[in-house]
Amino acid sequence: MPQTLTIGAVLTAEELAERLAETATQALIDEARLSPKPGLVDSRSSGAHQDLTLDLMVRSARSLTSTFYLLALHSWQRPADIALRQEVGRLGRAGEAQMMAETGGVNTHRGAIWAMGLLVSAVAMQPERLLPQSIAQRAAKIAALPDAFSPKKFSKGSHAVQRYQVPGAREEAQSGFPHIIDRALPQLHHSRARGASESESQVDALLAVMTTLADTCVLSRGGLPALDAMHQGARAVLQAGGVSTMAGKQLLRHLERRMLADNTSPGGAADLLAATLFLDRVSVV
Ligand SMILES: CC(C)(COP(=O)(O)OP(=O)(O)OC[C@H]1O[C@@H](n2cnc3c(N)ncnc32)[C@H](O)[C@@H]1O)[C@@H](O)C(=O)NCCC(=O)NCCS
Ligand SMILES: Nc1ncnc2c1ncn2[C@@H]1O[C@H](COP(=O)(O)OP(=O)(O)OP(=O)(O)O)[C@@H](O)[C@H]1O
Repeated sequence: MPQTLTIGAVLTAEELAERLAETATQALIDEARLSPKPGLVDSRSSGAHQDLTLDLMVRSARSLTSTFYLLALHSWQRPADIALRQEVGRLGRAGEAQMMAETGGVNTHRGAIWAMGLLVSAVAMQPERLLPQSIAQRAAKIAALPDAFSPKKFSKGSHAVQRYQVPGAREEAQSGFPHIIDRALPQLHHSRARGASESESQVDALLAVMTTLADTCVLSRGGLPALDAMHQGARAVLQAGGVSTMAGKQLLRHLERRMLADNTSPGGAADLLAATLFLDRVSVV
């Protein structure tokens, strides 16, 4: 079973921040190593990516520990207001710059900093209220507030959101991470309960996100046909009983071939899986 972090009332702000930063970093590393993931970097290969490797993903994740630490420390027992939104935005952008310095300018974890950063902050705001749904709701409140210092620069994600009129990373957070709360976490628990191994359960959770997410990484590279293929392929695996079954394994290979042929990778779904592992480990249910 995965390690669970139980946060008692006795932790100082620094102790909590340290534990949250370690848990968030480990969740990113576990996501990167988890195999087999279609199109994504995993322990087998770089998937559909030319500029990413597992080693780079792991180094990038480790470079973010100090960012998560500061996010937790500065969010400790604070309400969701504009001052906190601006602080979180400043720390998130500094973390992104640190990540880019570590990777030589390659985007390894931009989406992950956004989702995980908000959730780390949300835990520290009220460390005694740790149900996944209440953490996600607090994160949503911060995400919905305006950040006057946010640079209005072009990104592939925002371009896809406008072109295809879909919700992207920003909207997923603002609506309380429905793909984590309603899809990934229930699937993770369901697959474990059915006797799937821990890594099979995590792949099933990734697939649950992939059944409906408007992943702007997939849209940017492959458009609507590639996104449809991902949704249908992920559904087929889960309908067959998930990746612990022979039929599920075969359908996953089929989905992987299709995504590699389309040159697509579900980077948004991967970010949400890492955030799911984080919530699973910090929550006291
Ligand atoms: C909101 C973010 C993700 C920017 O989004 P944008 O629409 O500009 O797209 P961008 O291409 O930069 O990033 C999108 C990333 O999100 C992930 N993603 C893609 N689709 C989705 C989706 N539907 N749901 C969730 N995540 C997704 C992918 O990994 C992708 O790489 C974020 O980078 C941002 O605004 N950061 C500013 C710093 C900040 O405020 N930080 C606070 C929290 S620490
Ligand atoms: N295991 C993983 N493999 C690949 N991407 C991942 C993984 N985990 C998370 N991601 C997310 O996917 C995003 C990278 O996607 P992508 O490579 O499509 O972005 P890009 O560099 O902006 O675009 P492109 O590579 O199409 O030029 C990152 O923001 C990261 O958060």
